[in-house]
Amino acid sequence: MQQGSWDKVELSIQFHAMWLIAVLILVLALLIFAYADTKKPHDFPPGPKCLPFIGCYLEFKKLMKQHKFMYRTLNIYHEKYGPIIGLRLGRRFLISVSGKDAVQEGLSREEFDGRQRSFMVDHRTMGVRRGVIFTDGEEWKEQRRFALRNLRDLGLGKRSMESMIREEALELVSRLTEMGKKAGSEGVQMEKVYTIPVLSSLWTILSGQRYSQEDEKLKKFTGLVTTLSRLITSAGIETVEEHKKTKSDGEPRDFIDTYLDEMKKRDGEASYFSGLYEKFSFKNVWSSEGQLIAICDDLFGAGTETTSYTLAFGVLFLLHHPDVQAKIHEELDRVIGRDRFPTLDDKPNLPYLNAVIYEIRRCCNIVPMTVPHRCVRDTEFRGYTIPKEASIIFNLWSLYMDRDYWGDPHVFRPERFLVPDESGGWKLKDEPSWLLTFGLGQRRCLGEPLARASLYVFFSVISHGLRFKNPPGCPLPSTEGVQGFVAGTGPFKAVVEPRF
Ligand code: HEM
Repeated sequence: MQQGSWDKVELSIQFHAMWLIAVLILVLALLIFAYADTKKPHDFPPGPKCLPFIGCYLEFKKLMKQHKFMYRTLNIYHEKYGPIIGLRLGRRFLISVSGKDAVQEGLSREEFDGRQRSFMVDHRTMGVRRGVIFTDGEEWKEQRRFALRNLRDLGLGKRSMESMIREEALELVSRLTEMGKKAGSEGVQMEKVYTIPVLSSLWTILSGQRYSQEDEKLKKFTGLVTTLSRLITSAGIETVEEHKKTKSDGEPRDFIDTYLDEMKKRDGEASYFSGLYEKFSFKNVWSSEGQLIAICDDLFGAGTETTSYTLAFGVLFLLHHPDVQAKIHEELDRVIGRDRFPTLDDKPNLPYLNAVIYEIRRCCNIVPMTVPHRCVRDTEFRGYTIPKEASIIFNLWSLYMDRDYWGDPHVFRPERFLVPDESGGWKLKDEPSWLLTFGLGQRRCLGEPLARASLYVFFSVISHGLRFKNPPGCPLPSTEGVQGFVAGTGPFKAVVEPRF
């Protein structure tokens, strides 16, 4: 072979060797990176092994498919690794906290009060973070304080609120009586019957207007809320517009007026633009109606399904436990009689009914875990390091189902909340801190007073007026929730009879 040809061969070998070395270096770098990617941060809570790049995503997905609910899936890990576990899902860290002490401590830590950003949630407010559930930092603190203070001033947690809820409960008794008559032994479809009345009472508090439960506008809005169309709803925009036309400055009639007054105080009329985007733009929190509508949206979203599904679960448990229903009726007849409906003043005299509400809250498990929190800075927690930006879920279900505390957590037994009193009757125990249905700390439920009043007023009025039975020949409906924004009941029917 000639010298030139040899040179070419040599060059080609050198070229291929260089490529080979580059590929080998790349593969080696990838292997080192992949190996390093299986490591967790120092003092990270225990949890399943990480695969490179995807963490434990595949295993988690498989377990979720098997156990259906996230809290159950996490519980599998808790049984294996203890009360604080750390998972890496893709590039993200997820911490789950279970057990009373750890949950209470975690919920009280200010470092865990953040929220993760979510494209879906931001989308409803045109890509900007607004509202109260999914915001954090100073803006969240200010908006939360404002909402709490003004809702309180407008009646949240006060007597006036009772009459609003009571009106809804009484209308529901009439509607259910009619529906029960029509349906006969076939039974009334129950899982959604509380949604409109609960939404209606919230609507009255926020907007000052009351619609009949048959009103088409209310039904349309209920549809939007229950399908979780978390967009700026046309109903919300319309209502804000109506308020702007009819309000007198400094004389708020409801939450929307109060908010509009505050906006004016902070930012003048500058935001009252004509185009939709500008009108609901989110440059400055107080300079547009966008934040107001996002808060209302949050209150409807967080307040409607939680309360109405707890009440629907109440009916479901009564179908399973006719003896409990009979005891409620006995107490109501003895304490209230049949000439009037119970009121908030009667609450201390109805220990059994209150114990049943506690037990419904414990067993229905509609909010088994808090909304994910976000760790705002690297934090030392119970011997572990929780990295900044990790999501943290507090497993409330672990408290409701603690065998050591409750003894028989899977049994529906309201008597666990009662103690004998001096006169041979029953007295309600103080609400145990194990029943953390409304969360704790700075992120605690903002609507708790309304939720508590709604549960009591609806449950006592409905139980006073009506009796529920399982339709003859039908299997009892499952008490297991159906996964959604909150874990509601599945579809079920009940025969509804007026008691007198
Ligand atoms: C039975 C009914 C209810 C239950 C079980 C419930 C439960 C909860 C829980 C556990 C949290 C805390 C979440 C966390 O730590 O991330 C929460 C937050 C919240 N709840 Fe409720 N809730 C109920 C009713 C309501 C009602 C009626 C309203 C509105 C009027 C409401 C509005 C909110 C809001 C706005 C938050 C977010 C607070 C924040 O992030 O600062 N809830 N709720």
